[in-house]
Order: sequence, then C-alpha cells, then structure tokens
Amino acid sequence: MVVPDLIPMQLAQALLEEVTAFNEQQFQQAAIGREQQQQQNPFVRTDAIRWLSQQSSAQAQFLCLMEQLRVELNRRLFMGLFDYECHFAHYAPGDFYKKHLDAFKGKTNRILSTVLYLNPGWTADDGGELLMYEKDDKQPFLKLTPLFGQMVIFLSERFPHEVLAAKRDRYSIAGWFRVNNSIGGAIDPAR
Ligand SMILES: O=C(O)CCC(=O)C(=O)O
Ligand SMILES: [Fe+2]
Repeated sequence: MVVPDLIPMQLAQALLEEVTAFNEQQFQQAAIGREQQQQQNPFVRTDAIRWLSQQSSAQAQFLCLMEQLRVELNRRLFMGLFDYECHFAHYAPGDFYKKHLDAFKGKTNRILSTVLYLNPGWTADDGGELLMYEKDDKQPFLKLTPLFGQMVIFLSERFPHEVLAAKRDRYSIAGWFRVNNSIGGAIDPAR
C-alpha cells in the first residue's frame, strides 16, 4: 500500500529537520540479521540509521500516530500486532540496500514493514527508488520514487525489495509492526 500523506505535512517537515540536523556520530552503521546474529555487511546495505524514541516531540508524535495505526489494524484486520519499532535512515549519494526480505517465516517477529520518505523536491532523475518484487520474480512490480510524506506499507515476509543508489542524500523512517513471540521464558521482542 502506498499512502501519499498518512501523517500531517508539518510533522513530516519536523522529522526531516531532525534527521538532517543529526551529525555522523548520531547515526550508526546499519546491520543485517537479528539480535546476536547481527552483522554489518557493506555488500548488502550501506545506509546509516538512528532508532526513534520519545526524545523529541516530533518523534513522540510519529510514534503515537503509528500506535493508532497499530490499534486500528488489529481492530479491523485482526493482525495481532504487539508493538512498533522504527529508525531514521540516511542513504548518502551512492548508498544502497540490496534485494532482501525484512523477515523470514518462523524466524521473525516482524509482520508489517513501513517506510516514510522525507525527501522534498525529489525527482525521477535523483534515483533512490524502492523496487518491490513478487517472490522469485526478476522484474519488480513496483518502482517507487521516495517522495516527501509518502509511506509504503507491506507484509515483511511476503515482498522482497531493494533500494537503488541515489544521486542525492535520501532520508526516511523505516519501521516494523511486530508480534509478541515470547514463549517459555524467552522474551521476543527483546525490548
Ligand atoms: O528505504 C526504503 O525504501 C526501504 C528500506 C528497507 O528496505 C529497510 O530498511 O529494510
Ligand atoms: Fe527492507
């Protein structure tokens, strides 16, 4: 699902101002894999991330809206979503994220992926598209320009996707609605 304006434009603007004001030390190099198996792999992805928290009113407002969406998805679609985690992402010119799934069946608590784009004045010529694939297809069924304020929402286990390199700095908030897999003393999600 692609939604052009899920959140108020003023809030998207405030989030953009925050993400562009962070310096390099306030980002971390993005990794792949879960918890202890986490590793950095510059052949797979080269973006930098920073997890959202209640540290600013814009972040708190965004998390609050996503909480409302979680409750509504559970109410109307019985998705059993337990929580939501998300991070800012900065792709410098040339950065990419190769084709991947956000979750693997039976090995995940991530159910629904969301990406909010924070790139005013982005044109087709800037690159940085999100390519979405059906299972084993070689050709994407969707090539999405990361337009300001636009959010894409998709099933984490279902759609492989990739981020093409861009000519400009590319900003977004990537997030995941998760289920609670805690069982027999093993707490999952961890936090
Ligand atoms: O930024 C995007 O368009 C997608 C990012 C992504 O696939 C991820 O962070 O898992
Ligand atoms: Fe992804």
